Amino acid sequence: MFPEQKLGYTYEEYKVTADWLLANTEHRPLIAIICGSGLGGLAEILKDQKVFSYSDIPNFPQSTVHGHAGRLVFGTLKGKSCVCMQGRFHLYEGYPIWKVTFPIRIFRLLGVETAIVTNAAGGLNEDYKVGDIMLIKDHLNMPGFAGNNPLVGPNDERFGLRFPCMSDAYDRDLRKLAKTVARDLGYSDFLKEGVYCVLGGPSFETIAECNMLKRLGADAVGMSTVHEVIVARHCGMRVFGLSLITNKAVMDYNSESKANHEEVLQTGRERASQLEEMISRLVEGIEPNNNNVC
Ligand SMILES: O=P(O)(O)O[C@@H]1C[C@H](O)[C@@H](CO)O1
Ligand code: HPA
Repeated sequence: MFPEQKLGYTYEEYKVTADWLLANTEHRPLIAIICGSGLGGLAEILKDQKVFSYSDIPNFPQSTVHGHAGRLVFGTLKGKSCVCMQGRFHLYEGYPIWKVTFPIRIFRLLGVETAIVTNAAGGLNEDYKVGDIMLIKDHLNMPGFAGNNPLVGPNDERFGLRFPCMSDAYDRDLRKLAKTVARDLGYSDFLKEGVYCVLGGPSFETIAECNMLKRLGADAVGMSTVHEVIVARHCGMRVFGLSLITNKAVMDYNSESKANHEEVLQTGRERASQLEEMISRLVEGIEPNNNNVC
């Protein structure tokens, strides 16, 4: 049915990596945090760190994008064992989608129950400002419409179902908790909730594309996250996602603005401390996942 072309890692290949990590650290994380572009500083808040370069971990892909350090950081946050990806993988780096999402299944095999995914994104919603934090309530998977979904290929039931549900991808209770945390921290003014749309990148969107995405119901546009979320939900993890609105998508032919990666990284630096505080408090409030299906 799926001749020749390699469509993913085998269960045994995932196990090699997971077993190597289990043998090389005493941390047993229940929470994984994936840092978006320019948001790698989030990893620095972990205590009692054990750090691995991606290049030292068997089978791990390498980070190639500025703002993605390529380190896996284990540690504790508010007393909870966590693992943090300082650098994620994107389709535009040339990786097949099953490499982009490889770390998620590794985290599952390590015992992770909750994935916190973060990204930098362009704001399509006219109410959004640069520096806003958008809780992701849903997504539009554009590469998925064209058949590029990380679950394509033979399904391994040890990870999850052939046809996983995605209507509840972004955990409602965690979003509620995040809103409470943001209110307590005085962040409500720049907290939003919306729909994230993933594109393949690496070129930023045209004006016509931005207008189309907005009409389709997207509030923010980026080049990541959704693939990871699909794999995390497939294997029964709870998911919390947030986008930092690092730039406003250009929607108007009279605009002189041009999207660029430097602005994306700069906005990340400017919001770093608030994001760190918010994630810390969120992690503090996360209860063990009782709905674990994997
Ligand atoms: O990894 P994320 O989605 O945060 O990175 C975004 C999308 C591109 O990789 C890059 C564009 O500036 O930032
Ligand atoms: N478009 C796509 N990806 C992005 C953007 C954007 O405007 N900003 C940060 N990542």
